[in-house]
Amino acid sequence: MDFRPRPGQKEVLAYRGGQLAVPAVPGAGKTTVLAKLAADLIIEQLNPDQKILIVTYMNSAVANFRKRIGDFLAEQGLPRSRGYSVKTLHSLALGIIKEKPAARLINQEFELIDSSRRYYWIRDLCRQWSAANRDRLVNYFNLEKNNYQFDKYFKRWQEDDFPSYVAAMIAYFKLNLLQGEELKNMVKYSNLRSHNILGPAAEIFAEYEARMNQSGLLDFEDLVQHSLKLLKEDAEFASRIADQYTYIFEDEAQDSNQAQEEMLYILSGQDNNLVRVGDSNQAITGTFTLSDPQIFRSYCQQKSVEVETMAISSRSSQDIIDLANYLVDWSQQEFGDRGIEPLEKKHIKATPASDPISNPEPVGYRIGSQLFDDWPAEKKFLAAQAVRKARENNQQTTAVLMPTGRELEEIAAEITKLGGEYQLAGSSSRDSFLTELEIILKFLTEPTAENNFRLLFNEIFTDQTENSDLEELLDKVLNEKSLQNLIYPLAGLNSDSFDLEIRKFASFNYFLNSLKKIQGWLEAGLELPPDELVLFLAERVELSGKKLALAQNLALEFGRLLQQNPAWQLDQLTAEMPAIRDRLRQFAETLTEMEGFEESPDLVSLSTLHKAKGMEWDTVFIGGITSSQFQYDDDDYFMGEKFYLTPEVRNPEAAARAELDYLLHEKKAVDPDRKARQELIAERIRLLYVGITRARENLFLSAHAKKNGWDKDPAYVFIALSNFIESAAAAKASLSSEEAN
Ligand SMILES: Nc1ncnc2c1ncn2[C@@H]1O[C@H](COP(=O)(O)OP(=O)(O)OP(=O)(O)O)[C@@H](O)[C@H]1O
Repeated sequence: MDFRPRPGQKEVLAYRGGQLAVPAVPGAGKTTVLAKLAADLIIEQLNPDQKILIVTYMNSAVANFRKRIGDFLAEQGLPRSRGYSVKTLHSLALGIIKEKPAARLINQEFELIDSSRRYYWIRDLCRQWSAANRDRLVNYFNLEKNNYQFDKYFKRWQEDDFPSYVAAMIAYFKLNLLQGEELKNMVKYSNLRSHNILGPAAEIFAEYEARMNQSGLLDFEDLVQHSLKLLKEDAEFASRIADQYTYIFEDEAQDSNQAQEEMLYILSGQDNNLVRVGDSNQAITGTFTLSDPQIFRSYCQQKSVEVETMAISSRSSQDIIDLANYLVDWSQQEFGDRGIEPLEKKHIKATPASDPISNPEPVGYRIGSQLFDDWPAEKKFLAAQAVRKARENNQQTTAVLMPTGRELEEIAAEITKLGGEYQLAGSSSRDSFLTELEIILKFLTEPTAENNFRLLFNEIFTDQTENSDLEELLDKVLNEKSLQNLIYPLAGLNSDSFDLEIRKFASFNYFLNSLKKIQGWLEAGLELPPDELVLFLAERVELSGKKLALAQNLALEFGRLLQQNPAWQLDQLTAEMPAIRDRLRQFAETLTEMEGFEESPDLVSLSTLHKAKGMEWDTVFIGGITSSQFQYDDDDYFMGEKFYLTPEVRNPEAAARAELDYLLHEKKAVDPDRKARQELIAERIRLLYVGITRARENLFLSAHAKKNGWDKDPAYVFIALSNFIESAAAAKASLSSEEAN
């Protein structure tokens, strides 16, 4: 690629050492410039045994980086993968654990728990806890027992909201390096009020830890915690690891969390060669992960850190840039005196005239907005316009971005009704395929674990027929028969092996057939070496095309590992799956790139605003900009708050974090709900900013007046943007009529 650095980019590329912060705007070329800098440093500065470490947030970015650095190196006639490693925090942590000889022992025994199984366990523990502590759970409840909706909401609290709250807190505890038993006792003997909300989470956390220890499992937070501990406890080890990397780069630094930052500091060692690139105005993962945009903002303000801003972007038309910049100014004005700063004062600039690539210059004013009477009218309009746009010009790409997945599904249905086609951004079959194979492999490593067996039926054999009673059947069978007898029956397997009562189930035949398939896998598992087993399974689950290519690649990876570790069995190989997954993803991305799947102009891309990050389209529709999604003041509905809980714990996570803060640091909470609300307001503005900055030429914003009880208004920010659009359009129209005269 012909890459001519722009002002801002040049200064970054001149970097040769020390601590650097690169705040950037959307489309400024963060990935491109980091990749170029890495290639330059590899060529000019590094010995063959030195390396750059690039840490990024998402798996998909790993592939992207490799490709770009590889391209830059190849242009200079160098091997594509020399001198750098690209890792996510988790693969980095895993690598560190493996480097520690004494910890290698853990490595052979531990297995990573995947997120769905983790949640399944936590829910299970919550269920047990609430069975024994129903009164405590009721205590948080704000509805009277005789309220006709009591049962409905209590069930929701017990079954869904309480477990999600506990799951989020467990991750939070771990990143704060807390231990279950210790925390539980701290809460117990503290002077927190008796109905504190921290207690239940701490108690369940202790149980969860015990259960994980018992089964030798680690979760992702453990991985991070563990590796940090290894680095901190052993300075010699830490410097040995740090010595492997001459430079450390961090991409998407606005999404960093405390643990990641700490790790980067340790790894950048004495040389302290650290480059962090990010855009705090695009920090949109805070409310459901532990990342904190303040971390990058503070880094930029440190004295020892040089700051180079990249503010030029060639992505969008000047009109779209103006709208994005207006949102920055508006939010500064609107929220400044409320102590909120959703967007930092940082304007996007178009490329200067001297740049070979200019911003798109479509004819006329190409931004519109509309308020609809209700959601059905809005979704019909969005679907029809998006389909029309996609058909109108085959070279241009079109996307509809919505705040929630549910709204997207409804738009997808409308598009289908119109005979249009769509593709869902960010979701792809290749991920689900990996999970399928992983689930089967996991089952084969430990076939007598009931969880593994159940997972097969939850994920792979799901009887989709209308009167499926498979779940009930499974419960009954597992109650009456040992799993051992079920999967290895002495007398072979046929329907006579089951009682009449079980044979009467509607799903019985389906169940029996599935069981026969499972037995076939088990037999193959005994006979075949693991790499061949993968191919065998791929054939049995009838994979083709890209999925088959992925399976073949997995088999190759297994084969490679087996060559290095000839004594390894399937269980050791499946323990490597998380690391292999990363590599397979990259392979999948390459396949996708080769097929040019992402940019399919005659399809409408559908994405949530969150998943749209990092993407761009010629035409972007953003719908559903209502007050329940983009809050402004206390009259609005705030997700995360449960109206059926007492005011003190209405936002359980915020309340618990405040209680923990008090417990650990004796900090009296100012008003945790208010703080949580402010953070949410700010993050939702940034989400809209991310959406707007995805558009190259055409942008359409919409909202509706009524969907249900919650959605009473278009969002306040929608009104502000609409007013701006209206006057900008009028100004442009009068300018062009003047020119015509
Ligand atoms: N100096 C340059 N010359 C030509 N093209 C450039 C230059 N810098 C960046 N680009 C192009 O601009 C586009 C955006 O770059 P990139 O994806 O790296 O941006 P980004 O900052 O990561 O964007 P976002 O913040 O929206 O995720 C890419 O297509 C890239 O090739």
